[in-house]
Amino acid sequence: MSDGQPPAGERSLVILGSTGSIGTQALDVVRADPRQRFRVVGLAAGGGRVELLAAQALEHRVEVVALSRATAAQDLQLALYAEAQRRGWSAGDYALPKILTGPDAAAEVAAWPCDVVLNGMTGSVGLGPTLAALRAGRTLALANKESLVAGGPLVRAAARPGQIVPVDSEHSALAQCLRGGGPQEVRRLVLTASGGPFRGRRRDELAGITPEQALAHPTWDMGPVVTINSATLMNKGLEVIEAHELFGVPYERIDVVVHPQSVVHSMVEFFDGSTLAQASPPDMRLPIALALGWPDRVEGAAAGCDWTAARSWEFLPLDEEAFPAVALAKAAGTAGGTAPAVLNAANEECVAAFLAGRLPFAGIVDTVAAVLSEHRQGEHEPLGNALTEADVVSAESWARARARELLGAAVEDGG
Ligand SMILES: NC(=O)C1=CN([C@@H]2O[C@H](COP(=O)(O)OP(=O)(O)OC[C@H]3O[C@@H](n4cnc5c(N)ncnc54)[C@H](OP(=O)(O)O)[C@@H]3O)[C@@H](O)[C@H]2O)C=CC1
Ligand SMILES: CC(=O)[C@@H](O)[C@H](O)COP(=O)(O)O
Ligand SMILES: [Mn+2]
Repeated sequence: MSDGQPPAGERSLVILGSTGSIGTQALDVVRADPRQRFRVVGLAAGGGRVELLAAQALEHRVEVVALSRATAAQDLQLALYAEAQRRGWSAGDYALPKILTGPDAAAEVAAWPCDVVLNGMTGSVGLGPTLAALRAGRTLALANKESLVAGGPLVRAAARPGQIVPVDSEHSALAQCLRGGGPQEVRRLVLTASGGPFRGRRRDELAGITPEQALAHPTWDMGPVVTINSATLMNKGLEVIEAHELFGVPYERIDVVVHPQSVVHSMVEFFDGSTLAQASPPDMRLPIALALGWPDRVEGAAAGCDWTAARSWEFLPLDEEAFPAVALAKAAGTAGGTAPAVLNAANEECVAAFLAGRLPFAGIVDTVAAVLSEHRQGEHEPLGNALTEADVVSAESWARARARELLGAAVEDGG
């Protein structure tokens, strides 16, 4: 703008996890927005993909970049110079972003002056940045479901009404359906699950599954952790807890139905028997764009359904014997306190072990169940809802250590 003022309606964004599946699609949304109203001011990533991070930083001329792995800072500096050279830029053409490093860097960027923080990090390591964004008063576009699972009561306490806008496809669908009626009219929430690549298998048919097979999601292209979670159905279990925390609906009124096409993203049944569903082809750019622009929709964010060809949508009950993760997560959510944090932390350890070839597929949920059962019976009792960040940190560290013991893995803590 010639007067130095930002254009009316412009939104400044910080994107945490910018190099991942959610982060790169968020940047696609920013690029494609016909109104060009999003301006990216900060990025955060782990440090595994510095060339991509450098390209993002210079393309969007961001003010700040955070790296959790401090040792990657020098690589990022070099990548920034290389990217500037590749673009044919000389020193006067650009300003290097400020680089923050270390385990708290993402939280620092989450509190950077901006309108919306998108948390697209993987894992409960996203809890600190989620809390930092909320406490700084930012609108939080939340893809990182693990922060709500691990620290639900903390996140709720830090958020003012409407400050969190869900990005997860099911919760975005629920939020859209809830525009059609108040929470007091809700009879139940119905989350759809694709069923993952092993839908239809019995428990005894889950032996010998390889990471490659489990990473082949039938309908979505996502990062590795959420993809494995979809295959075990733990993703749906985490999402039931996420729905409870976001919408305040009791667990006994949150259902899961298998819908292999992933076109109906979730449904709300109201107390008069009416059900509203949100449908769109599986494409995360739609819920990401809606969260960034909330409450406004971003025109053309994704393609709509094609009604010109015949097609079927199926809805099937979940096989809880083959896939016990949803029931396990509901039990952890109902227990409350640190139980959901324990469930998630143990699961993160088990998924890493499965991907490293140290645990069979069915062992993921079995081990999580074992850790959770010890947590309930032992000295690590849930603490009710009087939860502190220290409680979460301590419960998570116990759960990770216990999961590793059960896995027989001599992995150093801190991973
Ligand atoms: N992908 C999807 O379609 C969906 C994802 N979600 C949820 O969104 C979240 C992200 O998923 P997804 O994008 O698939 O995951 P990816 O694995 O693709 O990306 C994870 C991102 O987080 C970054 N990261 C990892 N650790 C840290 C850290 N300590 N500090 C800062 N950044 C870090 C990674 O950086 P680096 O590249 O350096 O490792 C990467 O940018 C998850 O909670 C997932 O459940 C929800 C719905 C759909
Ligand atoms: C795209 C998205 O929101 C994922 O969390 C998705 O839900 C995974 O699919 P399923 O867990 O239903 O297999
Ligand atoms: Mn989802």
